[in-house]
Amino acid sequence: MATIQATACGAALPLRAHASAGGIEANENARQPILYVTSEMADYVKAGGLGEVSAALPRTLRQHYDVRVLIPGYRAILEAHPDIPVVARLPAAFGLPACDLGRIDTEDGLTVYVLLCADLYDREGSPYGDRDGVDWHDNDVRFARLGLAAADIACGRGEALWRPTLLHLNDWPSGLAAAYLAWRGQRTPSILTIHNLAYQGLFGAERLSPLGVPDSAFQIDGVEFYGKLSFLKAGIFYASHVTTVSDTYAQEILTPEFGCGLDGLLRAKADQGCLSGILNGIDESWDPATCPHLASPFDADDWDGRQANADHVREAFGLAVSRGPLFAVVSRLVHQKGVDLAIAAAETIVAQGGQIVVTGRGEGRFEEALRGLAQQHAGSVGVRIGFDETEARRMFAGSDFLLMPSRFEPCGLSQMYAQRYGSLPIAHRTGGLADTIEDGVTGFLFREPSVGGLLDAVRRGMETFGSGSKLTAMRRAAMARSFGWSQSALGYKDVYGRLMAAR
Ligand SMILES: Nc1ncnc2c1ncn2[C@@H]1O[C@H](COP(=O)(O)OP(=O)(O)O[C@H]2O[C@H](CO)[C@@H](O)[C@H](O)[C@H]2O)[C@@H](O)[C@H]1O
Repeated sequence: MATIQATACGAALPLRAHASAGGIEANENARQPILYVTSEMADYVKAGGLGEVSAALPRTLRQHYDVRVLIPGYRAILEAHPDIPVVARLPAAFGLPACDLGRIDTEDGLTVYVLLCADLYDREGSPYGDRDGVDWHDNDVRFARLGLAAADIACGRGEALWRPTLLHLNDWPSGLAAAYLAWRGQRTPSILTIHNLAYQGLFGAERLSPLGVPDSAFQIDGVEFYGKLSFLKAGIFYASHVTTVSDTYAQEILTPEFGCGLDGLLRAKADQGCLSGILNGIDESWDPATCPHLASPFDADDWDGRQANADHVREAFGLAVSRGPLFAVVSRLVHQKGVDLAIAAAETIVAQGGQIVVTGRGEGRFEEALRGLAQQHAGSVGVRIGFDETEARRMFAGSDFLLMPSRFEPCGLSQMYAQRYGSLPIAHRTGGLADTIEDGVTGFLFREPSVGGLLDAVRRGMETFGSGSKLTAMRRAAMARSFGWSQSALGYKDVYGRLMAAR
């Protein structure tokens, strides 16, 4: 196993000059440099909600800070930008290879640093696995390299004249960055946002040495989790502050039921005032009056325009013409999302005159069951395995209800998209779903994540559908919710400010 590197990075290296000369102490009014570290960004590649947040939040925060993004150089990025200029070379360390740091400036002026290492990232597949959904065998090296790159940039090894005064990390893939900062004695504060506690980045203890994890850190007060190395625990343990993406989820993860084995550590963080919930937003492109993806744009005074989207969706999914309610599922097809509950409820929904459209991809067993359902109920159930942004937006705009029976939901974005587009979410009262849906006003919430609970809320939805005026009032109320990012940005600004002031 490795031992702590005697040379703390910041102390060992001659620091390069940087734009704000060390940040707050130099100029209170300068926009502080912040590095936002992520494994997904919807501009290039996304597996789910993290990609959407990573595209939107850094852009919103740029009003207040010089936020720049760090992301691995996946194939999709290299294809979109074949000639990325290299701005720095990051040295090899432990068993992690050297790599280049490239820089892209997006059309709207956001700087994205791209970690260039073809052996690790230039592959066909998702950020986390191959096309069959099998995790890459070297994900520990791939994401330890990302974490170490972030720590390297924080100590002045990145682009000349730019050195962040704070790291904003996201989920397990960047969790180790906070640990590298601590082990190297770097004082840059870090914030870790948990988008999903269930994905933890667990690896065998034999991987400690190649990743540069010191022996002394492999213990309960450190990175050890039931005999394994946990990237997420490393992030939670060493980050200066932890946030998650809704108030309710921030409370839920303190309990054994939702804590995924980390509730004790999270309670300790909460007791120290180092855990908070900041609700996600959705970006301004989610406006049904201007959305270029829709079959027909519409607003709350134009139900014909909305109906054009419903007609389109029915046709695209091979459904019969119908005046009954249309239910949509737009989701990663995984256990978390309660896909099995939606499948089990389908028979009853169809028997009561409803139709269902489903899109997404995920676990093979759910994809198979859904295909079977579509065959069994041809004309009433339509399924598309895969993900297409235009189709998804039309489904939000054309459906009457969105089914979201998630067992747990840190925040959830689809229920916000649905409300903006006038589709009423039917959702389990948990996490961000409880915080963003007003029961009986903008959607329907149920308490028990069971088929019975879901069907009870579906019944309430069907009754509302049968009463035109209530349906219209609820659609209008849902569409009036803006869910913009500005409120969230204030939450992050508050945490950033406190961390930088305490530095
Ligand atoms: N197969 C697929 N491929 C690509 N995109 C797909 C997809 N299936 C669905 N999507 C899209 O990805 C987004 C899903 O976002 P969610 O927030 O609902 O869930 P996710 O569990 O991925 O995110 C986690 O992180 C987010 C962000 O913090 C939290 O809101 C959430 O609760 C937490 O579980 C939506 O925009 C949806 O349209």
